Amino acid sequence: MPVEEFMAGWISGALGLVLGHPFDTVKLLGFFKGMSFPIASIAVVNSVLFGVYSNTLLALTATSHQERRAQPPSYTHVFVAGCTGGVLQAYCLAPFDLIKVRLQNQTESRVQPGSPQPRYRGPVHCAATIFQEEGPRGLFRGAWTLMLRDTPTLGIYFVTYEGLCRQYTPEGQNPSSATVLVAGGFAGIASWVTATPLDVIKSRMQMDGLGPKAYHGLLDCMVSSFRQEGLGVFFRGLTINSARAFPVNAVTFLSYEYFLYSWG
Ligand SMILES: CN(C)C(=N)NCCC[C@H](N)C(=O)O
Repeated sequence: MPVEEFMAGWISGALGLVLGHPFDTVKLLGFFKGMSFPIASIAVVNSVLFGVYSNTLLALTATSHQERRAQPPSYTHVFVAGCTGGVLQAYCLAPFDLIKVRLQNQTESRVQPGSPQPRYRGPVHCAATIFQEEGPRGLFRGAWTLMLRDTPTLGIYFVTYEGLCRQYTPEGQNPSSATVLVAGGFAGIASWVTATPLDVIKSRMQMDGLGPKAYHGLLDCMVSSFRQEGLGVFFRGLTINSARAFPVNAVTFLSYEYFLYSWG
């Protein structure tokens, strides 16, 4: 199994993350001032995503990354490979994402005056507390919703990227850096626009482990959120997700292509 894609995915995920950090800091009200937790999580997850994507395409089309410009895979293959990467990345992401959501919500409630001391002292303490109080399965709370969110949206992510690259690149050639930046940026936006409704629901399900249960599953969470807050609830965070997605994914794809090209 070729491993360069995993390594390129790891480094490019970390670089994209550095760029997206100001947006994440705004989103999380300054809680994640340190970079080690996001780097440990996003870079690993990105490595799984790109590594699995490329190796699935290799299995489906018998072409390596370098051969795919001359023999481009069909969009169906790109979509299937993206979805496969999405399933596995969601599984790896689940515990990290849960910790992020729990810390984010505790930071929001801390802003109110007179609120009690935070429950979690940081990412490691948060993981240990969830493990003790909710068991190992507690760390995977919301994982199904995460998979539902990431499977089709990662398919859309790679199809958008490939489609835009092919549109603006002469046949058989490598896309220019400008094309990769724009295609990567729009791929990120397309994936977040489609992911945001389930992203909102996923975060609510992940918070549901604390205190009495508010929802009886995914569908119930969707229906009661819609009844209480209207359709707009499914688009909460869309603007900041999209604004963050463009630079993060432009840099992620540019560095990914660059590393594979120079190693290759
Ligand atoms: C759930 N969605 C929409 C995605 N995972 N999209 C792919 C972009 C990944 C990138 N690390 C980012 O955070 O934008």
